[in-house]
Amino acid sequence: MRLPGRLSAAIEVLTEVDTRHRPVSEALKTWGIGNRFAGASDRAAIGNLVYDALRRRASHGHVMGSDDPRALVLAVAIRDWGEEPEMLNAAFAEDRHAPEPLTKDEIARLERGDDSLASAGNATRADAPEWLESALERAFSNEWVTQLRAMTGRPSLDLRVNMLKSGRERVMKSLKRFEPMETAIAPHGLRMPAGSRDARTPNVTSDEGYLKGWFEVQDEGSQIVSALVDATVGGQVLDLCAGAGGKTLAMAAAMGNTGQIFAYDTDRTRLAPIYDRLKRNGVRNVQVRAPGEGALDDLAGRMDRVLIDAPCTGTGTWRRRPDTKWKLTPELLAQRTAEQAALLDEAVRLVKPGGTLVYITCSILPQENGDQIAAFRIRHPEFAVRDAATLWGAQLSLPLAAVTDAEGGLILTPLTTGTDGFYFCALQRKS
Ligand SMILES: C[S@@+](CC[C@H](N)C(=O)[O-])C[C@H]1O[C@@H](n2cnc3c(N)ncnc32)[C@H](O)[C@@H]1O
Repeated sequence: MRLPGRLSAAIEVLTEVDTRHRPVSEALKTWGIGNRFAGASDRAAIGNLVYDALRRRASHGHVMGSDDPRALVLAVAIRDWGEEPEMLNAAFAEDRHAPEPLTKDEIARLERGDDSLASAGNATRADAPEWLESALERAFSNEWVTQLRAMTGRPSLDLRVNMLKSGRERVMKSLKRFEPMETAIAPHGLRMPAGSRDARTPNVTSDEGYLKGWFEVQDEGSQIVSALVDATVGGQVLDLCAGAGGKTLAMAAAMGNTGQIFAYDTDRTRLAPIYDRLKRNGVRNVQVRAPGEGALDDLAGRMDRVLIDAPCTGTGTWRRRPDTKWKLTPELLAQRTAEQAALLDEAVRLVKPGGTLVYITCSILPQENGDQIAAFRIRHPEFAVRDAATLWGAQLSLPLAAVTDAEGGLILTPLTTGTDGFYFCALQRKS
């Protein structure tokens, strides 16, 4: 397929997403099944167009005077991919799969481009939902538009080298064809920066090294917060929201397979992949606790660390899942914050005196982060916030790169740490 056909396909997929409210990944998959002639590069290019359109839906929509699928995809082609309107129209004329030619109005709007954004509101320029403006301003003060704009780019592909089975040098060598580089902050990470236009994301999970457990795919931000849990050699750790075990695996490696990690989650389906992952990674210090009444009772008052990697709105991962940015509602946010408060209270009985409760989200919203910590500390004055800069200094060689909030938590973002958005706060139980 040439670019015109790919643009038509992206318009088709976006229409499906908009009208049938389907998740993007599903709509792309369905399109691929229905159009078997399209190769892997076509599917990757179409996916890039669709995701790029959603990342900058508000600003592209403002420039075009419409955020319908055609307007968005044309805006991506010209404003993000650097195509010229006249050249595009010439290519359209020669391709029977092309969209309708660009109209005079569309060309004029695209030529005005960024100039027309000067009259747009902050939320539009930030490509963020308007109803979250005050929350985002509270999180990042007058830097919030810049912070959010940095969340409209494509994310890199990051790996964590599994030190139980391999080393950075070895993995770098095995993945040389993808030109990985060392991550700037996480000590065992590798990064493959995002490409532009129709670049394909490297398929690392079919690599021999992956199958042998030498590395896992994990955003550098997730690696950083896992390291900050400070899961020390020989300790007793409960990963209360383990899911598929991304952070469990990182902590198991940091502990060098010593001590004991208990991995728990209320959702069996989310927990299911952890068994294979533990095996592939050569992890021997993790006990998976299947959900059920009283499943954690014997751990009460015994844990050195309890990690709550809380269910959240995922606003920190908007680069990867830009459709969720526009689907988030106040009701969903309220539901998540209620779950988070309940989890924090539930964790208390499990932490031993002197032990640490670690609260992590992949959200940048204060309602899910500092507000939760402030309210928790009122309910549980026996907990004190551990100094994040000290934890950072002990685990990571670079000076503190993340933003701190009023509660003493850390906020990681694409702009400040070059990672997904994360929140981290460690609270020590005094008695
Ligand atoms: C952010 S995800 C965890 C991701 C995982 N820790 C990782 O690093 O791959 C949050 C998880 O919390 C789980 N969860 C939600 N409510 C819970 C509860 N009350 N107790 C335990 N787990 C819960 C969800 O099923 C989900 O798997």
